[in-house]
Amino acid sequence: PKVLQHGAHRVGKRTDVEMATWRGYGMGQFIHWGVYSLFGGELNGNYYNGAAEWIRSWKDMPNGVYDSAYKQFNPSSFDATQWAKMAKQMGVRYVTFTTKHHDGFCLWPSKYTDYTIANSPCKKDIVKQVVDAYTKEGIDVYLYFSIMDWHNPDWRYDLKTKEDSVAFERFKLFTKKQLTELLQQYPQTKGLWFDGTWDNSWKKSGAFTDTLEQYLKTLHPGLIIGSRFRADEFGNRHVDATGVLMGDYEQGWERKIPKTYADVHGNDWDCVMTIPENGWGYQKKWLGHWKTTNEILEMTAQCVSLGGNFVLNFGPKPDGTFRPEEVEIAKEAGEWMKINNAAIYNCEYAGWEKQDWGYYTKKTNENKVYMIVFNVPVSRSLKVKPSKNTLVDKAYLLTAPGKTLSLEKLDYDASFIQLPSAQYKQPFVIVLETKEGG
Ligand SMILES: C#C[C@@H]1N[C@@H](C)[C@@H](O)[C@H]1O
Repeated sequence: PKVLQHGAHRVGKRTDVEMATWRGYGMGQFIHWGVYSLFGGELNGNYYNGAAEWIRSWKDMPNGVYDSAYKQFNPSSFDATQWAKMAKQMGVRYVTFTTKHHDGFCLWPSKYTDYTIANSPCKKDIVKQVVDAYTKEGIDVYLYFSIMDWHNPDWRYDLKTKEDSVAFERFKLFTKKQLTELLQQYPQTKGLWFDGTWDNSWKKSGAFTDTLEQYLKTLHPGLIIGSRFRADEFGNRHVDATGVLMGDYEQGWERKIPKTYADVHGNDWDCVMTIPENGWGYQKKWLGHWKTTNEILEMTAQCVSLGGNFVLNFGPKPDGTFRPEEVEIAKEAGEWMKINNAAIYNCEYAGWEKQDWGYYTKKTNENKVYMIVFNVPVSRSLKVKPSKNTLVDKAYLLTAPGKTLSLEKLDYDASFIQLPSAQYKQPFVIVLETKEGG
């Protein structure tokens, strides 16, 4: 087949230390905050039924109303240290923060547009305060950046005319300059999370996206960029024309989780998830179902058991505080993570046959497999079927290492772990010590 000029430049996972750190995070936090938060998905008592951060695109939203709203952005209770401490208590190990969403409003004082926080009543360099506060808490920071920019007159959805192409050349230069200033002003940044890259204008810019990604990685060695950024020279995104992933991890798992290990094709990946059914920016009314802490813990376990990370989104209110439901989830999840994080941090796909009771995880080069149990059967017998040439030597609750659980060998290469009678109201972890054999 034709050799691609602007397809993937690497087959397989990155093997450097920065990516190994990323791979082991387990749980992360996403934060969507900006001018859209002022509306909370509502205007004049009517609710936008899309994702709240897209409210500018609502037919009932006059552009002038949205585009002047930044003059009211004045988060009196914003305290990045409080945000970072809540995240630390929750147990997240990385955060992705919106520097500029599709509306084009910059939460840092960019030199390349007036549509920034510097010209709002707030004036603070929000991005700097978030980067500094989270870094101080030992949480790695990734910066979300939307390529699509509804505010910039040179943005184009497609390149149909000469004028389109001339304007979009200006837009690409503007984009490169903004990304350069983000990496130079916030050098603690570990990676860039790109969004708004699905339109034809960007898909027709494959060579530019390739050159830009290489420029950014030269500017900031070790930088991590997912598969949502680039297009190859044929307009393919995420996976190039030869079927190889472009980017350092698969970035397509938005509000969805792979079902099996085969679904991740041996790539690094993470899943980004909302607490309500949809909507990333603050929403005054959460429509439909919102996830409980146990659902969120199960999604975390499911992602880690399939070799990925789970990233939960929070949408701060216009005043800079979080909804009580979000604070409660962070607290409850943190209490569980504090006790059980051995089964989450630096863990990976164990390769054992999935059972109904929950998820397996393991650490590389450790003769242990973790069982994260969500569903105790009425028999209280948990079936365990190790991978080939592996035997279970001992089983015990992570919280009670001294009390061995009974292992009943079945007539094929499986065992039952008999749980003591108890009320199992919380997910819990069983440690299996393993050895070669069988
Ligand atoms: C669609 C879309 C965007 N991608 C999510 C991560 C949010 O930013 C949403 O607005």
